[in-house]
Amino acid sequence: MSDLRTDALDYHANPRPGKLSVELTKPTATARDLALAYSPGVAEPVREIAKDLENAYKYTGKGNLVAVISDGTAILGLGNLGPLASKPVMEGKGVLFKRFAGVDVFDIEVEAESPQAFIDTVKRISCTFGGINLEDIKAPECFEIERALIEQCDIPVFHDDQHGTAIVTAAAMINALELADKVIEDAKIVCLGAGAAAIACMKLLVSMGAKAENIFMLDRKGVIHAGRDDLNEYKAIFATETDKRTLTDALKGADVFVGLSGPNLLPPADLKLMAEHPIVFACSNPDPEIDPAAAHASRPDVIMATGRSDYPNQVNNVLGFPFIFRGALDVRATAINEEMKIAAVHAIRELAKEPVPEYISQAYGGIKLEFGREYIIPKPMDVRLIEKVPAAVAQAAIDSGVATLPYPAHYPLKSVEDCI
Ligand SMILES: O=C([O-])CC(=O)C(=O)O
Ligand SMILES: [Mg+2]
Repeated sequence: MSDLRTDALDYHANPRPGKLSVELTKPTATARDLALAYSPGVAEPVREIAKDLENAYKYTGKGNLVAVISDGTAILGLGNLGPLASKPVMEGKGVLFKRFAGVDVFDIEVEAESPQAFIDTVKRISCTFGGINLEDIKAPECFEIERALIEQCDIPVFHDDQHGTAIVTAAAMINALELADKVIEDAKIVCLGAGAAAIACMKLLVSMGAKAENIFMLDRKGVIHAGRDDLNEYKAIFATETDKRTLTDALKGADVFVGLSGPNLLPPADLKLMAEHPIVFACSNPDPEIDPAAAHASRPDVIMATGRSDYPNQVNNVLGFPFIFRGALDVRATAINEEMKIAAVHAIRELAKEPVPEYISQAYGGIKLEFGREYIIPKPMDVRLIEKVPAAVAQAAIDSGVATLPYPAHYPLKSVEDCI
């Protein structure tokens, strides 16, 4: 572990600080080039945009530019560490957007004294961008922030920790349930955590068939049940009539554990209480609710996933947000709606069942990858994600009426180089 710490700090510091930079896309070698790029030539697109704001998509980088914005109040599973401390994560999201889907990113860390101040800040800069990815903002404030910005902005606004995580979790969950020979309608689900990701994941699972009365959600005080009077409106949706109070109570006979909370909160001994072929998604980042080795030791029949790239079954929103925005930007969607999210779930889920090309196995140390307990969800390195997910999202945007451009002529994308 200390190796990882040193390597990670060295990676971020050297040879130059940070992980990405701005690049030029036009020639700048001659005086003529500069006269076009800047004064006096730059006045021409200025006039065109002033006449018709849509021209910003034609003459600037707006259409391929996403703002990754945080206030640092819920950085990964690390907590409220302030906006500047969130910058490595936001730059990291920029790396993933660019690397996997060719999307340019400005990361923006906001010092906001209130949700309203944050909303106002984002609203005022939103015209710069083709889309807004909200990141690592704590619940419950994130719900109000997202709602207000969706209402006030005419570009897609997407809270990644809610919807990106929910989409990828749902895709992996449907496949895991299938492998465990269970159906979502009957699954007893324990969700440890009641923050942004947890609430969004459970809502999406319900919209895909899970029964709200089969879901036991826990916050720091234990099971969220109908007798509690300390619940905000977002948690209250999941209050069940039950006498279960603790994680141990909830896990008895449960089919599924979803952890979106913090490190090492699931005791290995408690896994023994779960039903046959338990599904355990320990998705707290960077450290899961249970160490996978400990989980397997406690339950050899477990189907296990984490949020990390160094274990099998990485249930992480990296499989979602780059490709979802790619599709949304390419049809200039005005929103990322439920139809687009569900299209993404199915595109990701179905890809896991396709034979895995050799280069992906190679990128993961030569292990054989085949749909099964150790491979329920595609790997981020899989270039077929850029073929399947943006296409499904773009089509769903068109079908649901939020696209303002037709289906892209250059689709399906075969690689990140195909992005225009
Ligand atoms: O960054 C990640 O790996 C996933 C994520 O959004 C989070 O944990 O907040
Ligand atoms: Mg996040």
